[in-house]
Amino acid sequence: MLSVYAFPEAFSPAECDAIVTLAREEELSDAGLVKNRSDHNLRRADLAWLDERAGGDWIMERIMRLVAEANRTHFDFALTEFGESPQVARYGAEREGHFTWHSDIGEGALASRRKLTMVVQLSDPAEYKGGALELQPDANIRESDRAKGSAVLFPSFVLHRVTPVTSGERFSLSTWVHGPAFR
Ligand SMILES: O=C(O)CCC(=O)C(=O)O
Ligand SMILES: [Fe+2]
Repeated sequence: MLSVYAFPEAFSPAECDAIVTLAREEELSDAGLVKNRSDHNLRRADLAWLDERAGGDWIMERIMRLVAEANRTHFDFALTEFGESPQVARYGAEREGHFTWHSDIGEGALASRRKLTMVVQLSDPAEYKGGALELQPDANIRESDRAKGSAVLFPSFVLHRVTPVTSGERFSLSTWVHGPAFR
């Protein structure tokens, strides 16, 4: 099925805090869209890659379980591997952190093989304004659940964006699952 799938409680609030703490152990890097060339009009966020942080194995195990369940019950895609590290992003109000409309499938060895995207909300909705994760799987734009610990999964070609954060900060965890190209 090509529609969107959600887990209202993929991670507990305490687990979300632990993920953010792990990501913040070292300084986050500025988001680059294409290799290291960043266009801040398209995306303003700070990033950490969990595979560079020790002690995050439990996060990957949870991600794998969630993806397996969603794929078994809903998507039924040909998935072969997790080819990229899960990514923690921070969108801060100090520079109106955001990510404009995009699809996660791009050119390049990994981006062209993205099949499924999962995004977990790591921040309490009371901690920020703006920062809505919007998906456009069809004619209608849907805002994803903001609840801390909720996850949304969608085919990686689905257009989505994060609207500018106007106060506070929002953290998210994105994972991509790879496989043979859609056909
Ligand atoms: O932070 C989000 O909610 C979405 C992130 C995203 O779309 C991406 O990293 O490709
Ligand atoms: Fe994306």
